[in-house]
Amino acid sequence: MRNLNWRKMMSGGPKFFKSFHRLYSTIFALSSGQGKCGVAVIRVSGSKSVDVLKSLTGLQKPPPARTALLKKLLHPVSGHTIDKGLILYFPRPHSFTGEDVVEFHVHGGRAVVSAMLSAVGQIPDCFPAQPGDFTKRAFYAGKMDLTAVEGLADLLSAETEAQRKQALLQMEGHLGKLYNEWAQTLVKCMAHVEAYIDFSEDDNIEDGVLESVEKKLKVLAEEMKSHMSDERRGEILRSGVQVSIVGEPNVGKSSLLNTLAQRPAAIVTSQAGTTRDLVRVSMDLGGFPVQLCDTAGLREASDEVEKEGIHRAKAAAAKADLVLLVASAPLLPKVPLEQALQNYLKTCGLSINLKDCIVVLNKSDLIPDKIQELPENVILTSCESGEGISQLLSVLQNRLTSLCGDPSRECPTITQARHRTYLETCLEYLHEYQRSLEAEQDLVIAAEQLRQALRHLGMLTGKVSTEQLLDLVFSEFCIGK
Ligand SMILES: Nc1nc2c(ncn2[C@@H]2O[C@H](COP(=O)(O)OP(=O)(O)OP(=O)(O)O)[C@@H](O)[C@H]2O)c(=O)[nH]1
Ligand SMILES: [K+]
Ligand SMILES: [Mg+2]
Repeated sequence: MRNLNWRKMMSGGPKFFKSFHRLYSTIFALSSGQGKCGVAVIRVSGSKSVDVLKSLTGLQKPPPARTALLKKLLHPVSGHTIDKGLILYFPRPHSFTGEDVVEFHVHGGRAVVSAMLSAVGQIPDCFPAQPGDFTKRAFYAGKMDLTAVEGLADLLSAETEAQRKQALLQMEGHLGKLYNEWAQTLVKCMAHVEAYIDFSEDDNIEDGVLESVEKKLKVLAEEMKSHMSDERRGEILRSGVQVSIVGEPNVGKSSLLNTLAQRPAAIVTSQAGTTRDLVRVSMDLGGFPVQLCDTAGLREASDEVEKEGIHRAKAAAAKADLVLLVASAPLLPKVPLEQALQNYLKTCGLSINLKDCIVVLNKSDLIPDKIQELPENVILTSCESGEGISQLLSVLQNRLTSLCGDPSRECPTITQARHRTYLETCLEYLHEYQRSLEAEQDLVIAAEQLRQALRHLGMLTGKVSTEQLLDLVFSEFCIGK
């Protein structure tokens, strides 16, 4: 049985029939990338897939499952050969979408691909797929939960190694599994509470039911809290670490951006106030995605354009996951370093914590005596000679590792604000349940809080409907034993 949310679809009116039709028609699309390439994959999913296969190959019956065959591919109307290519048949339910799926691997020229798409379109009830259609079918067929779908989307757009790893874990269902386990715990707790409501008066239920539920919910809430106290690591990794380069004019911020990006992305001149707009460069630093942002030099400006630049620079510093605070080593006053840097922050008009920054003392080539014994987050560099740049990169890499974390099967990370929102709401309802009990409110009302908590947990995976799970548990639940 398909796991369809009928109620939701029905409430959609005419839209429902459109989506119903779309859901049950056979869809096809070019599944590999657009443009000229070696091999293009055209995928067909739905009940007419085998018809498509027969029409294009002249085969009388479908080929063996999941076995590649080299065949001439013919246009069903003209009978002309379009190309010679591999055909693959994935009978339902063992396919990506859970439906009959057919794949054609053909030469990746534009004309071949468009002739193939037009040929498949000739078969009755076959329609071009809309974006995400194949995955939507996989979801409705129960092949993947919502978090796995998100993981797949992230995997397709992952640009660095760490992003790929995180997305793959999520696509494999490790985050969904965690949320499902929590949902199961919650369902069991609910079943106990409901049973208590229904049967406690008959004295037909064991003692301490509510106390044991309370204990389980406490453990659950603790697990959820620790999952959520993650400093947004997964979200930062998913969207890229925002690193802002800030400091006074002419200290070498743009030079540093160019050195790290290994290209002249920003204009560098000896004139103070060269940079006005934010200059952004995306890069991969040791597998971590980084958005470097160069900013206008911070000073009291009278020029209107520069003022706006400085405003944006400060906003970029406040929003950043990490700030590279750049100062000129030769201009640093001869006072204890900590004090000099605190004063520097003040002159720049920045209200950020020094500990959270990486401090870059640039133009080291211009000071005769090297500063000794710098703290771990302060690095002496020269964009001129390259001194200290590799050390800066390694400190940066360490910071990125702690900002992005290292997701694993055992500890899958929250990767989207959506996850956090539903988890927070779920936790609130759990607390609300506890408060209701303490206030000695009606247990029926308290139980409603648990139901809401479960509903929000279910929205994370899009899979569990409260009623479904309750039925399942109740059917096994033995009352009064
Ligand atoms: N000697 C020396 N000069 C440097 C170094 N880094 C940058 N410069 C020079 O310092 C001047 C200013 O460099 P920029 O990179 O434009 O400085 P900035 O901080 O971006 O300046 P604004 O955009 O005006 O705020 C340029 O002439 C650079 O060539 C360095 O490490 N050593
Ligand atoms: K400059
Ligand atoms: Mg600049």
